[in-house]
Amino acid sequence: MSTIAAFYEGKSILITGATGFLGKVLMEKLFRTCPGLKVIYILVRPKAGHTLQQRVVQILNSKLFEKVKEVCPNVHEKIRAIKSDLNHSDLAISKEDMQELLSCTDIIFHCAATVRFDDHLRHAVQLNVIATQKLLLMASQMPKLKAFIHLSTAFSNCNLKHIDEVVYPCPVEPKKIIDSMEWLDDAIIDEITPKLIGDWPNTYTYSKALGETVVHQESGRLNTAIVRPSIVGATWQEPFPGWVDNTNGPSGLIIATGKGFLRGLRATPMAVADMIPVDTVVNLTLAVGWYTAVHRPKSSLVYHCTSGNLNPCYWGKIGFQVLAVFEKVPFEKAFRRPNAGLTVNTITSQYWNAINHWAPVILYDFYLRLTGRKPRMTKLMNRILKMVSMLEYFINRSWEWSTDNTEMLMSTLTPEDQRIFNFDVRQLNWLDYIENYVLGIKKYLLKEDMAGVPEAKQHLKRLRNIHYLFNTALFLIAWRLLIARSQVARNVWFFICPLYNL
Ligand SMILES: CCCCCCCCCCCCCCCCCCCCCCCCCC(=O)SCCNC(=O)CCNC(=O)[C@H](O)C(C)(C)COP(=O)(O)OP(=O)(O)OC[C@H]1O[C@@H](n2cnc3c(N)ncnc32)[C@H](O)[C@@H]1OP(=O)(O)O
Ligand SMILES: NC(=O)C1=CN([C@@H]2O[C@H](COP(=O)(O)OP(=O)(O)OC[C@H]3O[C@@H](n4cnc5c(N)ncnc54)[C@H](OP(=O)(O)O)[C@@H]3O)[C@@H](O)[C@H]2O)C=CC1
Repeated sequence: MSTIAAFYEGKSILITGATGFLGKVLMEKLFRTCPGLKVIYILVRPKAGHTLQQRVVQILNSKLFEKVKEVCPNVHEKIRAIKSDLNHSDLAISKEDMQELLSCTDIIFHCAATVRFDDHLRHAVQLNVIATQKLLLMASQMPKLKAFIHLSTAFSNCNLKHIDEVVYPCPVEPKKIIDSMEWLDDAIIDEITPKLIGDWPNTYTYSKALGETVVHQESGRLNTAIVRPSIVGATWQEPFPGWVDNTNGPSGLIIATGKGFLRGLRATPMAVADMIPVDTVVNLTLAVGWYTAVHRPKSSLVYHCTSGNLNPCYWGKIGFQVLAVFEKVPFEKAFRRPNAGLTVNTITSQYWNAINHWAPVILYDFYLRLTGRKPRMTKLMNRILKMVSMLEYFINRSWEWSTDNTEMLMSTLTPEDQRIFNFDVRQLNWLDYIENYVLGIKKYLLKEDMAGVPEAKQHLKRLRNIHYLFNTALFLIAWRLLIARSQVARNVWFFICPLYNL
């Protein structure tokens, strides 16, 4: 039997962020490979008119959990949803629930976070720092607790080029930032945010760095570990390839390209695309949970879950492969044919924005207005270009992450655990992975049926013909204007087209 699976037998596990992308895959893997676990407590808030129970049912009814229901038919009995809002000062957990959590929890996986790059600093600090601090306080009152595993990001130190598996000191103590958030009003926080975050590109990465410091400060009293994944993408293998359920990171850009909106990116083709499949992150996280609880390392360890130093891939290669998949399996109802390029040149990128991004949507919205419909494309393009501008920082740089702790952990696992909880990215074939990723976006995110592929291809053919027609018309108009104004142009025209004179 797997040592790691055996460790989780009979354990009560607390997961925050279980309704998120990573949290769902973490729960799925736990139930599928460790069906003997006692209970998974998840901290959930009611959202978008859905109660806690409805949210849990939604997760269990998703395709992701199909295999789990075969292996662990009583899975619904093993999930205990606890009402909580991490934005609240006391996490909004009822007294009874708190009592149960304090007395029963064996392991905590803290995944909840705001991952928005443009979040207000107050909110980012509230969720990524203060809530982490509150959870640590809770954890310190849990007599049975064996490990507290904190999900951070490999980009928490993206202001450095080479990043080791250590917690770097923050320029300002988290406590000072937390205190100041209490009495500063939003307008002042807005004003000082650029100064506070310094050379971090956004409030997300900055607040995650602060969050790590808070965890590190507690590491003397608690058995903690930090996992730092890079850009988390769709599943590689488990429970099936290509599963993804949100538009964060590459997924949003892949959709925008496949639907024909995004035609160019300011990106460095030879910059390392440090992506990591979500199931790889989950496997490492579970192995870290086991190792931290059983081996109790003297100091709190940080684990990099990155691909760049072991199996690098580059944005240019990814871009080519994404476009190649669209040739075979296009998305439905594309606005234009998917065709995009990468450039490092700002002027080229601005030209692309004007000609390839804004001009077509403005024209199309004009057409919608003329036909009495509501224009919507300019708004969508605004959103896409905002997303692109937020991601540009990450697609024009390369980082080096050391992975000594992660490799040490891999060598500690039994061959069976290395297979079941595989986080060896050297085995990843990037071209296959990207193909499955794009297909996964089509199937699980856009909910498009593969039976619609012939029609989607037909639609692209029509778009190509419209494109040719449009270009020909444009050329003829330009040429007509030119020969009306220029003698040289008229001479060329008479020379190549003598019949015109008859
Ligand atoms: C050589 C030549 C080759 C040529 C070929 C070239 C080919 C080219 C091929 C191209 C592909 C290959 C390159 C890939 C590069 C990827 C780079 C990734 C880097 C990632 C680095 C990450 C590092 C750190 C990792 C981490 O550590 S953390 C995780 C990362 N965190 C994030 O990625 C959050 C980012 N995002 C936000 O920060 C917010 O999103 C914000 C942006 C502010 C907007 O914000 P806002 O405008 O308010 O809009 P939303 O609220 O987001 O959206 C409102 C509503 O629109 C929905 N919608 C949003 N988009 C889309 C969309 N496209 N399509 C459909 N719907 C969408 C959304 O579902 C929501 O719907 P609803 O829920 O309301 O129903
Ligand atoms: N995705 C990525 O590319 C990467 C992610 N990470 C880290 O991994 C972790 C998980 O990220 P990911 O799954 O992608 O993020 P998601 O945005 O998909 O999930 C975030 C989770 O946090 C929960 N949450 C947010 N606010 C609150 C709140 N106030 N109270 C209770 N729960 C809340 C969300 O709940 P709800 O459903 O109610 O909104 C959701 O379950 C994060 O710590 C992130 O920093 C690190 C590197 C890359």
